[in-house]
Amino acid sequence: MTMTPVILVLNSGSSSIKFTLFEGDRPRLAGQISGLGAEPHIDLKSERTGGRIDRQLSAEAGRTHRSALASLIPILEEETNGQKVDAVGHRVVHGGMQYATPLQITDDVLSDLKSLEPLAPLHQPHNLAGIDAARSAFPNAIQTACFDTAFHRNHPWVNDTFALPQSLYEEGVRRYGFHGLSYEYICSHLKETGQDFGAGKLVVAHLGNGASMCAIRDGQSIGSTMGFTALDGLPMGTRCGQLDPGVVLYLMTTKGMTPEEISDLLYKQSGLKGLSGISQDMRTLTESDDPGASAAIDYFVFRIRRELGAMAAILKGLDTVVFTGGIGENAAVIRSMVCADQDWLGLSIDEEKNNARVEDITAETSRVRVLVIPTNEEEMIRRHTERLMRAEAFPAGS
Ligand SMILES: Nc1ncnc2c1ncn2[C@@H]1O[C@H](COP(=O)(O)OP(=O)(O)O)[C@@H](O)[C@H]1O
Ligand SMILES: CC(=O)OP(=O)(O)O
Ligand SMILES: [Mg+2]
Repeated sequence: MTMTPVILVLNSGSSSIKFTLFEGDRPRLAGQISGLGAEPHIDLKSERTGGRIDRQLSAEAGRTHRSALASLIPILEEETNGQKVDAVGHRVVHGGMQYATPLQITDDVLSDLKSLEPLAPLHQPHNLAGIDAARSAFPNAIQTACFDTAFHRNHPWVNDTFALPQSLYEEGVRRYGFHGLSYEYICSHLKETGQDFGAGKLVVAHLGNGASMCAIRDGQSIGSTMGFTALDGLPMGTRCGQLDPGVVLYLMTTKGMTPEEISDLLYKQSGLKGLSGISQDMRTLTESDDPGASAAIDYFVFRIRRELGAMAAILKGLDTVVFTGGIGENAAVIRSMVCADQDWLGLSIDEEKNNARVEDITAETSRVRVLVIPTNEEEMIRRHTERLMRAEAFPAGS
């Protein structure tokens, strides 16, 4: 293993591919391709050229994750200028029952992960397309998978199960929870900045295009809003969030909808997009005075407040609330609505700080700390990948 490894991190999301090329722990090039399948756009910052690229991607290149990756590879090759990429670290949303720690990808691992595609249709196929593309482009690099589900795998059983016959639990029908790399990053940030109060009772709200919340005690996930798939819990850009399963039965039996139609409805036509009838994008909604936009925002905030109360109850108290993800980090108005009239919980924020892009937005009178922390899933994947590279170069006992 070289002293300063070059690690490429790929985070293929539902409508975007985020990427960072690290030399050691230094990000040399970072960016994202967003709006895939709609209005594809690439935005990246390179240390080498000191420049920023911010442009539309051709419709053809931006049609699928695979074509977008194909157009990204030459940019990455130019950046590395012949220098070897030692490893490529991938975010993989679903690890299922089998995978609870980051690992090196083999053909067997890939085929296991492929079998989980139906459980994360907006993510897993794109994660695996990223792995395929990176294996062809960087055939000599170690490829690693880091799982969104891993952080939650020590959930107490009561948060892991549904009230279904136990045989289904044994088969893997469980509440896995997602956004684990983000939660892990937030916990490590709190620790590194000396804000970890040891026996902390922490709720993290990861509010992005995908959104979930996690109750964390002593650094361990003890409850999450997402379940078997990344559909459950909070409403999202286009996903419905928590839903009475009776609705699905109604759609099948009374409306005669097919599984594909129901899947399209729940994953792609619901959430903020379905409720507002305008957009899945929270920025658009906060800037709109259409009643559909405020209805979608009201429901989003209502669900977050409800989960916050539930999580405080299972934590038996609350010390810290962290907002993260694209909405959590940027939408002061949403934070303000979530935190309004929460004095009963001992929580209130300072509106001036809330609008000032600072980390700590706690009001002076508040017992519970409220923080805004930009997440960094890519950095977490880098750390895991570097650890795996070291383990390969220096196996235990060697
Ligand atoms: N200033 C802002 N105000 C409101 N929402 C914002 C703002 N900036 C970004 N967002 C929202 O963040 C969301 C994307 O978050 P992100 O965490 O990047 O998503 P992903 O789940 O794709 O990783 C979008 O809904 C976007 O509108
Ligand atoms: C799991 C999930 O919802 O991921 P994302 O936020 O990237 O859509
Ligand atoms: Mg995300």
